[in-house]
Amino acid sequence: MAMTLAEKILAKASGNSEVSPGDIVMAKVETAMVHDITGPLSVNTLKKEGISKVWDNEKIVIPFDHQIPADSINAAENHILMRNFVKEQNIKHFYDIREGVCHQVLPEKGHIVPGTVVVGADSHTCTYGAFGAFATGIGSTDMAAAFATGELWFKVPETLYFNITGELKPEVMSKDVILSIIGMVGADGATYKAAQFAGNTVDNMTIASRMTMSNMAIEMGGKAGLIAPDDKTINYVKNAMEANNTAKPFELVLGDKNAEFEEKFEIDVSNLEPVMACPHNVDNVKAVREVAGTPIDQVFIGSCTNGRLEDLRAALNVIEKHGGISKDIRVVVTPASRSIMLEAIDEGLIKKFYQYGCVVTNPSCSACMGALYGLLGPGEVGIATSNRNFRGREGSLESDVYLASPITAAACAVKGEIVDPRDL
Ligand SMILES: CC(C)[C@H](C(=O)O)[C@@H](O)C(=O)O
Ligand code: SF4
Repeated sequence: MAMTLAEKILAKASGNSEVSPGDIVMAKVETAMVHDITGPLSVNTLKKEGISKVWDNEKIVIPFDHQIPADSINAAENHILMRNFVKEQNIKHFYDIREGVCHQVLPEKGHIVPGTVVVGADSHTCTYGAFGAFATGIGSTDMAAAFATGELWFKVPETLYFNITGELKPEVMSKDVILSIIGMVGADGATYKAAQFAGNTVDNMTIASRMTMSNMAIEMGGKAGLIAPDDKTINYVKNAMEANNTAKPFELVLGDKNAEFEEKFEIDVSNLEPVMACPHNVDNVKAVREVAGTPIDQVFIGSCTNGRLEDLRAALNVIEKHGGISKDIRVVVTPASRSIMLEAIDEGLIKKFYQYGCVVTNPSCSACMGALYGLLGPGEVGIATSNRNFRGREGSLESDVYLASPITAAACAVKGEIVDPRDL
């Protein structure tokens, strides 16, 4: 029987020659990630169950990213607990406060192996689907089971296939593509399903742009957001592995040509306009022009969705072209990782952001979830390049968050209100 990419990976990881949607399989985990917020519960669960040794100290990856440097005594305590666990279990891949957002750090450090199962105690673990891995977010207690055994059960999901074709307009980014898809299928349109993104638009995307797509699969309920690996994927993964001494052989897994999908969507993006997810739901997607003129207080450029080098370059380009940012608002810029920060410094981007009056922060989750800094107060409106905009996501329950691409966010920063980048 022909199988989809998700089915093939789960078949391989569970030692079955064939699996079908709805099957329950026990799959081997290649990489398991917890961070500073979700790690403590996994560790405490493991201890409560009396498990003294993890299944593999080289396959567990622990980055700190949500509350770094520690922003409260509670965060500091979590950090201490996790650092002790790392020492006790001799966890090989631990990234303390210096490295940045988990979903950027894991691929960069060569921990994502195409064709394997990756679990993370974080809902945006689906980001690694951009590398052809079956990657999914799980709860901290499930993670304790994975830590103990290296295996976890999965229900094989149906696949929704998005065939995306056409050339994007210059002001339109992969963020606009994924937001418009979420607007189309709804925030629960892919619940417990694997989304697969394909077509010449995706083929032509950089790895960074593909990561933005896969990152947001969970925002339509997706269990995974897969993109079949190609030469770009192989190059990225090999370079990352070599640079970080994490090299291991891997086999490429591709879906079968005649595999059956639950639904196939044909999406032509050649006329796609810049869009935004408006308060307070990620599927409340509108053309930017429909909400133009809305006053704003803050723009946040960063996160695991859009904090990569191409995002910073695109945003700065808009700001430079139009002579700077509005003096009436705040702009927070957060490179997603230390290595992106270093490249941005070398390229002169950071200096320019500062010269224009933006606040550049350390690589972290930053303002994304209203937990670290950059919170919005009551009545304030924020534009964010991140992935969630439910009530209170970025601070006060009485604040509004609009999600946009880095180009659109930068245009809004220039004007001090919502504006389509083409109308600046
Ligand atoms: C803190 C963590 C559990 C959470 C998640 O799982 O997604 C966070 O990263 C988020 O984006 O809301
Ligand atoms: S950047 Fe935001 S979405 Fe990504 S892991 Fe951090 S809090 Fe979650």
